Amino acid sequence: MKEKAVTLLNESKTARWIALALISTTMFFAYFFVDVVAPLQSMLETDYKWTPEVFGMLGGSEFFLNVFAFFLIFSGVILDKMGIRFTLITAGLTMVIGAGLKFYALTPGFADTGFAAWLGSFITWVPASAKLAFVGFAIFGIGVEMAGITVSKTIVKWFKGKEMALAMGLEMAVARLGVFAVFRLTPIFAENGGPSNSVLWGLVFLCIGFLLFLTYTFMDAKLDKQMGVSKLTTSPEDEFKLSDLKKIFTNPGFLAISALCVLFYSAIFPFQKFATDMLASKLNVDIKSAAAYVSFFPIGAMILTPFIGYFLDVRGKGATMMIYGAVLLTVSHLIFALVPAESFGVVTAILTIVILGTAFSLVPASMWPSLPKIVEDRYLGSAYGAIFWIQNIGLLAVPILIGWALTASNPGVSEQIAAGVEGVKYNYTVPELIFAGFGVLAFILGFVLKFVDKKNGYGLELPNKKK
Ligand SMILES: C[C@H](N)C(=O)N[C@@H](CCCCN)C(=O)O
Repeated sequence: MKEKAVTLLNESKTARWIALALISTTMFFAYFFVDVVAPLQSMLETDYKWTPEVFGMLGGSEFFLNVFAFFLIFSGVILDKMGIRFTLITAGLTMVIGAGLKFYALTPGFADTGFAAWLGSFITWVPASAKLAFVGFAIFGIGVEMAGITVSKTIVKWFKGKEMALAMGLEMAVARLGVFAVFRLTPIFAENGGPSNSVLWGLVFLCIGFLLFLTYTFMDAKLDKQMGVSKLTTSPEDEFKLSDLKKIFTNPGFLAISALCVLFYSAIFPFQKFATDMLASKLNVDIKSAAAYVSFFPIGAMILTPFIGYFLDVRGKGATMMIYGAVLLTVSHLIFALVPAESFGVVTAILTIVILGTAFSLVPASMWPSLPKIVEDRYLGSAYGAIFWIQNIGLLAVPILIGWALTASNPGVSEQIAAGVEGVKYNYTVPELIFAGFGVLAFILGFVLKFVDKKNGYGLELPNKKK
């Protein structure tokens, strides 16, 4: 008897783009929540007595448990051991719980409790609301990074051999749109109810995101059923083993791409936190205008990333793209560092942001689809977890390094600003040179990656799409 051939769900274009839309929309909400209070620094200072230092610590708390308690390594192992559905639901719930705690920290209901009084009784320069918000944001951080690695593995599952880089590029583009949206919407929400209202909206969005993840799991279950994936059909050699972690950390391709990743992202995300103040001081404009220029950055990356992804699918050249990205990263930071303020106008600022935005498209678009070519599928989740963990160390440490470099290279400036002296500004030359230094190292690492690719035949320069 002739066996009926089953058309897998991921062979259907409609099904795989629907799967992508479901998980990407959740990442939109997740990235929205990451920066939900970013534009509200002054409101938090007035309403909740959060100093700029306290505000800065909030950013670091997102990575704290992932880095120091190795949660990102655990998340990768959980993903490989328990599968995509379990990990997506866990990540979604963790984000909602963490966000809920952060919202509660900003409500009068918490401020009136004995718990708040106790939290406020030690390290008194950090208000109780901030302490609880740190805990909430650290829990959210576990969820959002877990979601990030699971979404990457999910895209590989549906798109490998097809439009993989385009799909990853589109997912990142949707996430970047979340960053843009937060800068537009959060101030409006805060005008009608303060920062807690913005966080509440972020929480509501995350609940919707959780439901989208849940909806996706039905598609995932159907695909697994068609593929015949079950505990019975997975042979022991296909299963993830803890010893695979050693394979990941001794894989030369993984080490090269992780080093490139931490260097590249250390010159991107921490820069984003300082960019508004840097441009305001260099262009001698107010914070609002400077923020408007900076908002071109995620939007530029959002528009370009899918196109670069498409190019990588049909033409390849992933490792070369990462080298070009590192060059543009270095050039843009050198312009910020070395062009004197007198010759640095709005046009130069926007052009430089566009160059940086292009780098921010080239490297992520080629880096994330490269990992499945370097490591085996059965420990791909752990590899994504490990690379995120290494990257998170940089994202935690570099803002502290930059803050220290800024203070050290501008003696007396913070004291004058605190004393309310008008017209005093920081000079960002040293921090910008540090960012440019990361770019140079990333450029060198790009060549190392190209060399190990040639030696080990990973195929990083080959197209993703099978003809
Ligand atoms: C911050 C986070 N760990 C990260 O690296 N995000 C990347 C995207 C990673 C791939 C997501 N599926 C980014 O460029 O935003």
